[in-house]
Amino acid sequence: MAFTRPLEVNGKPVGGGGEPLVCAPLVGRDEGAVLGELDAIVAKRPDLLEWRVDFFSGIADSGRVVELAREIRKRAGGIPIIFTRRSIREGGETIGISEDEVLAMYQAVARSGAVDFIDCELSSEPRHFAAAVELARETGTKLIASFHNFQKTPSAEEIVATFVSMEKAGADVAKVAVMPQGLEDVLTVLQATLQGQKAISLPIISMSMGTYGSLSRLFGWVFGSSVSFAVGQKASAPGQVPIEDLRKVLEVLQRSLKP
Ligand SMILES: O=C1C[C@@](O)(C(=O)O)C[C@@H](O)[C@@H]1O
Repeated sequence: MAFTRPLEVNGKPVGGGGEPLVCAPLVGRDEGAVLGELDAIVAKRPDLLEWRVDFFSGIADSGRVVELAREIRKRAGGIPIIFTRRSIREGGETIGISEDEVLAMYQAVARSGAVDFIDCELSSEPRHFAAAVELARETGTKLIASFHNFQKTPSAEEIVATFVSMEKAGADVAKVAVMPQGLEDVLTVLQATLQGQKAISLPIISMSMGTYGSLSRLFGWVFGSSVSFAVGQKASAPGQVPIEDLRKVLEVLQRSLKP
């Protein structure tokens, strides 16, 4: 029974079509830290890796970023890679480069062939978002449009409208991560994910963050979220659970949901 839409790389479903896909972030500050994390995480065989380049202290040097992206690719054992710069506006780290320089870095990395997905915030300046769409088409990478709110959870209608805007803007995958202020907000995200699947045809990734939100990371896929971000070595957002714990819960859920 498919609850989620597959993410594809080179026309093939990531993770062999299993669901949900488990994605582990890399958040090291330098090459040694990133590669150390990578080796530990690859051993746990997640379906996807996300390199959060805003944590990398060498971000101002595109050459260093491309070189490290290539090294990650080499050691990732074929696990597809998402390249993400999260802005401070949406909960990322402070970086010393301009938005034009971020775009140039994305272009260099995507053109190097070292990554499969690029993440771009829908709130980016329209010309930057449009350039990311074009870059994805040119390089054959897939564009994940993202939206984050670390303070609160918008209404289900607003979240669905965000998914629709992402599809209209040319994304290949639509992702929303928001903070609950109570358990109702976790339900709002699940509800918006179910509705979102009817409103758009892209794969959706959704999560509620923080302590209550961890519930959505465990069973949000049943409501249509294709990916769960889980801790390989270090979390990149509040509420992520260790891969080992996520897998235990998934095993039980998958068994109980067998027709
Ligand atoms: O967008 C997301 C989702 C996330 O914020 C989470 O809550 O798991 C973690 C980020 O690293 C990733 O880019």
